[in-house]
Amino acid sequence: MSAPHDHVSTAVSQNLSFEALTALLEQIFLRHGTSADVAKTLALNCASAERDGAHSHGVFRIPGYVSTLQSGWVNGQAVPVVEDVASGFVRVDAGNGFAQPALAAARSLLVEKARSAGIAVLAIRNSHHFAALWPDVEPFADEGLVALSVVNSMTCVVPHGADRPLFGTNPIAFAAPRANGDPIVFDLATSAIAHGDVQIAARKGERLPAGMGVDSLGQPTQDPKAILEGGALLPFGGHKGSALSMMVELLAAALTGGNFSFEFDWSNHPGAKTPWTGQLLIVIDPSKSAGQNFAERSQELVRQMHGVGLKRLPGDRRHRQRAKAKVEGIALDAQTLASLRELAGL
Ligand SMILES: NC(=O)C1=CN([C@@H]2O[C@H](COP(=O)(O)OP(=O)(O)OC[C@H]3O[C@@H](n4cnc5c(N)ncnc54)[C@H](OP(=O)(O)O)[C@@H]3O)[C@@H](O)[C@H]2O)C=CC1
Ligand SMILES: O=C(O)C1=NCCCC1
Repeated sequence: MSAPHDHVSTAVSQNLSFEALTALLEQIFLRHGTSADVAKTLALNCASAERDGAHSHGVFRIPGYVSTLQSGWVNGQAVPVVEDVASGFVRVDAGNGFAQPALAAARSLLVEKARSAGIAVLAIRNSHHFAALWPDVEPFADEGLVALSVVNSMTCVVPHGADRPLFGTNPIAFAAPRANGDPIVFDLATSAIAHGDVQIAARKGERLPAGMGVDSLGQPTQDPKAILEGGALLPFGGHKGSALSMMVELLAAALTGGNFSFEFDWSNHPGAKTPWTGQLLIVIDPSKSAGQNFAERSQELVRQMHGVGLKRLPGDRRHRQRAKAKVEGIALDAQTLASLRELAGL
């Protein structure tokens, strides 16, 4: 059976409402052994990514989730254990489950602490993150809070100045409230390109822009297959992205008690796809700061950015896609939809 989005041509597509796609994905997760709570959380996350046009972490990931669950690499029934360790610090042992249910379990305590102390940290360990990171931070900004999150992944990025991969693609996501507008959100891999986008390019037979990765001999290549088959990715921005990636390893793994990207061994679980690492979230209540209204200040910054000619803010593309999906539904080609239905047992 082919994977969702594992197609080159865009055959006839069908539009699904967000609710219908979420329900279909929930059924897939349930059928492959997750608890009802986990299925709901992951389905919402994955459908949100597809709706917002974040294709590298939308339904494209479903076969990876399924093979991971089937291999026994991740516990789809895990019940996260939340530990209230200090006035501004919450720890969660995800129990070898997915990171998003662990975040959901700790969320209300985290917000309560951020509102009372002004800042709170959530350290998730023993967890698997296979998704886009912006869904983890954006809801905090919707509640007037500032949020920053990092997660590490699997070894596939050569640190700047090194000759072999060590870091993961290690994304950083940030969200801040804004008066009279969508929150300011960015979410970026610290590699020159996300691993998911390399896989998608390889399937489509497309070449990558220069500077994304190297082949198995360490030579620059624009061939995504050469990167995937023994090659590696490069950090974005040379030593700067490399330093940020190192920071993500420290915050998401060393600080949480999770695995570094290079530390886990999934060789006993053929089919396992999800990195078994850690995630850190920092939430700040801006009402505790210097007295000026933070959301108004954000809006002023955006106004000035537009004033100097900026047309696109990070997040604008997603919000445009979201608005379009609300009217038209989420377009899935026939082959993708058929494979999702098959995975759901329909
Ligand atoms: N779970 C994991 O371990 C990992 C997950 N990922 C995920 O992969 C996804 C893709 O990452 P990546 O490829 O780096 O993301 P992109 O390079 O596509 O985008 C990075 C950010 O920059 C914004 N942006 C892009 N182009 C412009 C532009 N021209 N002007 C202004 N803003 C712009 C995007 O906004 P917009 O979204 O609106 O385009 C986004 O916020 C992320 O969601 C990330 O979390 C990556 C690595 C590992
Ligand atoms: O696209 C990426 O890079 C990753 N996404 C999900 C987790 C592994 C890395």
